[in-house]
Amino acid sequence: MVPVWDITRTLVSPGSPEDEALVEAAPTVAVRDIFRRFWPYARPLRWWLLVSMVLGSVGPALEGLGIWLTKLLVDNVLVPRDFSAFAPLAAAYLAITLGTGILGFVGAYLTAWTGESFLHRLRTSVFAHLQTLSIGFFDRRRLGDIISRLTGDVIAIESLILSGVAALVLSALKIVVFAGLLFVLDWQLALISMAVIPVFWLITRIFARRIKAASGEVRRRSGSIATVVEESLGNAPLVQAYGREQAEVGRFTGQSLGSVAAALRATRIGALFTPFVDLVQVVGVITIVGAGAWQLSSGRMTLGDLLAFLLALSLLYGPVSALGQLSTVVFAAAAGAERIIELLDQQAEVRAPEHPVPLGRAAGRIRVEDVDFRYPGTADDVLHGISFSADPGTTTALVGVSGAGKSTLARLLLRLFDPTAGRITLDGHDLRDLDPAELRANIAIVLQETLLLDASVADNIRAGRPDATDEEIVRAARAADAEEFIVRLPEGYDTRVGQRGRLLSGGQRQRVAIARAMVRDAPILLLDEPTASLDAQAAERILGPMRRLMAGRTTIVISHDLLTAAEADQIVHLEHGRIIESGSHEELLQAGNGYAHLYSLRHALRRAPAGGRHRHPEPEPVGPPPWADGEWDEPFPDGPPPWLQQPAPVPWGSGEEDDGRPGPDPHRIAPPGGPR
Ligand SMILES: Nc1ncnc2c1ncn2[C@@H]1O[C@H](COP(=O)(O)OP(=O)(O)OP(=O)(O)O)[C@@H](O)[C@H]1O
Repeated sequence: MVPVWDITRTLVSPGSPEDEALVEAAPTVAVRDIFRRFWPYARPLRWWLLVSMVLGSVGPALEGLGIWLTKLLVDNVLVPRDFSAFAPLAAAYLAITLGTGILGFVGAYLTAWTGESFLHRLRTSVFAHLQTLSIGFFDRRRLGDIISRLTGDVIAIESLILSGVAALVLSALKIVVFAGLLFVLDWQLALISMAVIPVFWLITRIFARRIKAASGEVRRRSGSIATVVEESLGNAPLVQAYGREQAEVGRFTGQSLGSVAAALRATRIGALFTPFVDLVQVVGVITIVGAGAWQLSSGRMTLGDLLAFLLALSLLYGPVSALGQLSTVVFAAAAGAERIIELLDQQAEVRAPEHPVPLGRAAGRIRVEDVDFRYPGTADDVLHGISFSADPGTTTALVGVSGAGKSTLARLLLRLFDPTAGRITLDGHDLRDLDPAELRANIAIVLQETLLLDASVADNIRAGRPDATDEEIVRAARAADAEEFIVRLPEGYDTRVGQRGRLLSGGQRQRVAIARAMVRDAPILLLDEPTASLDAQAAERILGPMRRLMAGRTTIVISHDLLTAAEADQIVHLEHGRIIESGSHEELLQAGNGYAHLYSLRHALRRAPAGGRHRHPEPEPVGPPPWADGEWDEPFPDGPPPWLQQPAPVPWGSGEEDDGRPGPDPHRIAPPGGPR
């Protein structure tokens, strides 16, 4: 015997979610809870929803009227060959067609409007929620999947909450009306026809879970595809440099095939559901016809009664079937909703206190007190008992080999994470008692990998302080030694820098970042290996601007380059997340421990003699090295570049700033948001 049950079970299997998709499945949520969760987004639109439902039901009514007019045309015009009734009937036809068209237009527009408004509210609220989450969340999650949820899964919720509700209400209304009619016609037969309802319910229940699981898999696969796209295209230079194009295509193909399989599985389950529902429906009708024929033969019912009953029954099963179909849509959409709920349920690990201590402009006294730290979701501490303090206006260098915990400490200072034990204070206040926004307003950062937006140079500098004037931006650019290259750009300050600033060189990006930090004018400065991605010459060039930026601020500088660290007031040497020594450059050299060893190693490398291993040794710097003398920061033998001169006030728009240079006015800065 053919194992029908086994085949059916295989066909409706939702698949195993633990295979090789790149993103995890979201936890299951009941449809009732999904409604409760998302209805508030639809509540302000409820009256419009009602109007579109009314319009939706008027359309079929008008169509019914059209059918009735056809009957009148046949009975009153065609059969009696009486032309006098034709004109009013034709006018009624036209009116109905016009009415259907207008209502159809209004209904379609209204449905789209309510749907899009709902989507807009939901999407922006999910995005706003993402903005509140801590960095730890973004460290753990794959960006492609988040994008897929924000763009794809929110649409699924719309079909659940708006279209789903509308279809549900309409079908339920029809069921109540037609079921009532059945009871009026013959209550006994009506009771028999109701017997199929539990079977409908049972089938829906059996399928619902599978449809939801299969649809969840479809959504998860969509997240995996987006993840591969984001990771692969985001790292295009790496992919091409290492010839990984085919491997990446292979990775994408794997996820795409996974998506195809998941979609086919979901379709299979959905498509099996309909024949099951039809089968139950036919069994119901046959039972009624049998029971009706029996009543007819025993004279308890007329033929007219039976026909009317069957007609009303066919009207009832229509919406019942529609409700069944709707459940497949609802459960498919529920899978998307679960993925959004999972995002919305994420709580920021770093939260503002209910009553933050007002900070204003901080003096910049930092104390790190016995701090331990472990990244969320990991097993080991990466910082152990870290303590040091930094007084206002001083420079502290954090040094140590890669992985020692320097950047982690910087992240704690920015309060992107909270210490697992111990505390960090600013001007005597625990960072956890401050409003993170107010704390960060007191800190300017320059990182190893400069973060630039795809906006104009001016807007990127202005990101440091949105209310900075054009003059302040130019001043900052000059002080950061950036003006020289900015004015040579095709549109000067209005030149867009491309995604992540890729149209600028590494050194240029760093100088824009320094200008941004200058414009922020914060009392605390956090420099995370700002010269690490630059070659020796570019690194030398930004030392001068950097010193100007550091002057008078509490600076925490993370540096592999011990020559930069040597200028600091104190050096904190980390190893495996512990401070192994700290003190001034001279103290640490005298102590003759790890730092002294590392320094002599670097120093020796730096002064590698000609004729050594390198055929073209790095030339000795002209004059004393920059780290040896605070006065000396001039790498240009041909006289000081413009950024060393006091910036002369530039009368905006006067044209004086043009200096006779060809091309567009490079000093002119378009307002934020686009060129003037
Ligand atoms: N987001 C993270 N989640 C989990 N562990 C992390 C995370 N970031 C860093 N770590 C771990 O914390 C430790 C310290 O890393 P950190 O980046 O602070 O070192 P670092 O001294 O700044 O290194 P480098 O000089 O190479 O930048 C490392 O062992 C690293 O693996």
